[in-house]
Amino acid sequence: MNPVLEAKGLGKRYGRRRALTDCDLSVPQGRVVGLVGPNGAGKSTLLQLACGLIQPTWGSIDVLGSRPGTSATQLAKVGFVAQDTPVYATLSVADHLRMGARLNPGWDEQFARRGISRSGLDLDQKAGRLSGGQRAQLALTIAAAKRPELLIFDEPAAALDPLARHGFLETLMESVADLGASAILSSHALSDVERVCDYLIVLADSRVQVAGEVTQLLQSHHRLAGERSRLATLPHGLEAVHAEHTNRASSVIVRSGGAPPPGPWKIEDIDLETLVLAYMTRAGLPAAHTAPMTEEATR
Ligand SMILES: Nc1ncnc2c1ncn2[C@@H]1O[C@H](COP(=O)(O)OP(=O)(O)OP(=O)(O)O)[C@@H](O)[C@H]1O
Repeated sequence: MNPVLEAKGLGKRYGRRRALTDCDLSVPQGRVVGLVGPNGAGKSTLLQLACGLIQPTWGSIDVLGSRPGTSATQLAKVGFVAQDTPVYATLSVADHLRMGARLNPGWDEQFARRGISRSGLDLDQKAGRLSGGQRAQLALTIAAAKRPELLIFDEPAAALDPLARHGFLETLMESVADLGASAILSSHALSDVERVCDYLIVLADSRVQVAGEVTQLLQSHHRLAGERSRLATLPHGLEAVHAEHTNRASSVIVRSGGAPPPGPWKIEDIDLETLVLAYMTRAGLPAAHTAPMTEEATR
């Protein structure tokens, strides 16, 4: 089975600004992927490249086995909900469904009607009068009713209150399960990512910092806590992702092949938020702080 998204040496430049650099990814199908990273990391750029809305400056990207946006068949396989969940303000909810049916050969009217009634939307309501949460539900329903193999969301729940956000994510998961589709969503809300995603990509400073199955990432990352002098040099096979020190104590997030070896330190599991923050912080530090810990790095 083709990866849902495969990038090789992918890069994008806007004028002199690099938005994405040396991006290598191979995301398997059937995953709900959380794409996280600080403002300006390149998340929207990656998602727009995946939809074929923009073209790479360097390298290549394939989505479901072919170049994004290059044919009607390829376009029909991908549903995209952009950052501001755009809808047509003067058209009613029913008008949106009619337009969806006319524009998409694979349109599933029953699926669309089910989505609208599940979200409690009124077919006669003008989209311009919908709340942010209702607008997001409408945009999701339209993207999903074309029965794509991949749904892409750019910060879909960013403007929603916690209740609307909860409802939106529930609908998103139900839609993905109904369709048997894959999904990629960018988000700043790590709790949302933790709730719905089983695959993680951390982008920072225009580069992929880490990517993989969430369970595997959590199994291969730990916190070592102990005396600073004892943690100054790590055994072979442990990579320090991020370290914090007081005068005498150190706390180091490490990556390893499996469980870290026992030593003069306490070994703790970490959660998704700790993992993401460790990689985001590392990306923001000069090289001397990001290298595997050495005597020099901790001096
Ligand atoms: N059309 C554009 N023209 C020029 N620069 C752009 C354009 N789009 C994005 N950029 C720049 O590319 C970089 C990456 O932007 P991008 O929108 O992909 O980041 P992001 O991770 O989605 O950010 P946010 O979380 O704030 O939405 C930023 O420095 C941004 O200013």
